[in-house]
Amino acid sequence: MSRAADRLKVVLNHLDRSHGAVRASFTSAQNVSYHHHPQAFQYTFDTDLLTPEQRIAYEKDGFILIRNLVSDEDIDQFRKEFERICKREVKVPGLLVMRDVSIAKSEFVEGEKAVTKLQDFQEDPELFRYCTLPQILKYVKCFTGPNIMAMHTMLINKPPDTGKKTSRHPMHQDLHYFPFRPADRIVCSWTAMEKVHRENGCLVVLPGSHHGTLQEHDYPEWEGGINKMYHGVRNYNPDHPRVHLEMEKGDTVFFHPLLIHGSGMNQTKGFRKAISCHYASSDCYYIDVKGTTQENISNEVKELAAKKYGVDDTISFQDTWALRGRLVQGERTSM
Ligand SMILES: CCCCCCCCCC(=O)SCCNC(=O)CCNC(=O)[C@H](O)C(C)(C)COP(=O)(O)OP(=O)(O)OC[C@H]1O[C@@H](n2cnc3c(N)ncnc32)[C@H](O)[C@@H]1OP(=O)(O)O
Ligand SMILES: Nc1ncnc2c1ncn2[C@@H]1O[C@H](COP(=O)(O)OP(=O)(O)OP(=O)(O)O)[C@@H](O)[C@H]1O
Ligand SMILES: O=C(O)CCC(=O)C(=O)O
Ligand SMILES: [Fe+2]
Ligand SMILES: [Mg+2]
Repeated sequence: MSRAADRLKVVLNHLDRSHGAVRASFTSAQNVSYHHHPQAFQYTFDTDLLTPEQRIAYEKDGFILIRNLVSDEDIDQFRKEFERICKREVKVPGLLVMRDVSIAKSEFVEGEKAVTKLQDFQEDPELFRYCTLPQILKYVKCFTGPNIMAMHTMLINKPPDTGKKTSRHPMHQDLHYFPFRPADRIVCSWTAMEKVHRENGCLVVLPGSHHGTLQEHDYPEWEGGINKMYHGVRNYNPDHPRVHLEMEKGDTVFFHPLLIHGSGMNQTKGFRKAISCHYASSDCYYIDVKGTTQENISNEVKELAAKKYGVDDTISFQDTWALRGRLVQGERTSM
């Protein structure tokens, strides 16, 4: 804890000094790309990677799917590391292992079959390699710009549904969880570790929903139960056009943190695996979520941090992010 506390002090001092400057000097994607494309782009930078069509698609839809971006070899290595973690052959500092709520109380489920999700694997060199893959960062840079932080990491092992529909992930906006801005300089990369389709609960997205604002989130009223912290947008409208993102192993989707998305039930016998990372420009700044719609999740996270890691009130919701974030490219300017 003392090393973490030291690191925190450095971060906080730095934040005090740089906040105003960062806010003032933020360049919009539009300004940077203006000379190349007279069309105004709000969400992407021109790095010679995205085609104009891809940029327009992200503006319009809030996501782009890149086929075959991560190799089978890499994914097989991530899967092996996941197995080692589940068998407790390696211990990873700071790692959060979540079990599905419907099997959490069962004594008989062991190893990989007990794990729904790993979070915060930034201290596992093998899994964290995913967040540093050059072919991923090349895309990330189009959304964040050159200074890139890996802010949140997950390996999702969506279990076969036990019949209570708890394997669903309600429709949500990831920004609900993040006390930093601006939203347009944050992006999620989500890579299928095997074929994902409707039957095993692929991602479901509401195209264009990133144009809206951050909505109120809460636990949906689902009879069979709901996993801890799986908040969904309140007043979810099931009539909004949805797209099911069916993907092959290695396919990767990049999406905006305001994009409303979730995933359906896993109706197969297999555990549906995906690995993901949320990136943000290190030029982003932390915000105070007190009095906002994010207050409910920040209280839950603080409670969890208190229980699990014994951190006290002096560590804020923002601090928990500064401690977990890792620079993966460029300079750590603010975050
Ligand atoms: C920090 C979040 C950042 C996310 C940003 C990106 C967007 C991500 C969107 C998300 O995915 S948000 C959802 C992420 N979910 C979490 O972060 C949940 C984190 N996991 C946990 O907090 C722990 O796994 C949990 C506290 C729920 C349980 O851990 P324990 O190691 O204490 O489990 P244990 O088996 O000892 O069970 C303790 C109690 O928790 C209950 N429990 C266990 N797993 C559960 C579960 N999955 N859901 C609900 N309750 C659960 C369990 O039944 C038991 O209840 P009782 O006290 O009544 O006996
Ligand atoms: N009331 C709700 N609030 C928030 N999200 C919801 C709600 N009801 C369903 N969802 C989410 O909507 C998405 C689609 O749900 P659905 O049950 O239709 O699953 P599906 O697998 O996509 O559909 P299908 O069974 O038709 O293939 C999932 O992410 C699910 O968690
Ligand atoms: O893999 C999934 O089911 C989606 C998970 C998700 O959207 C999240 O954890 O934020
Ligand atoms: Fe999400
Ligand atoms: Mg359904």
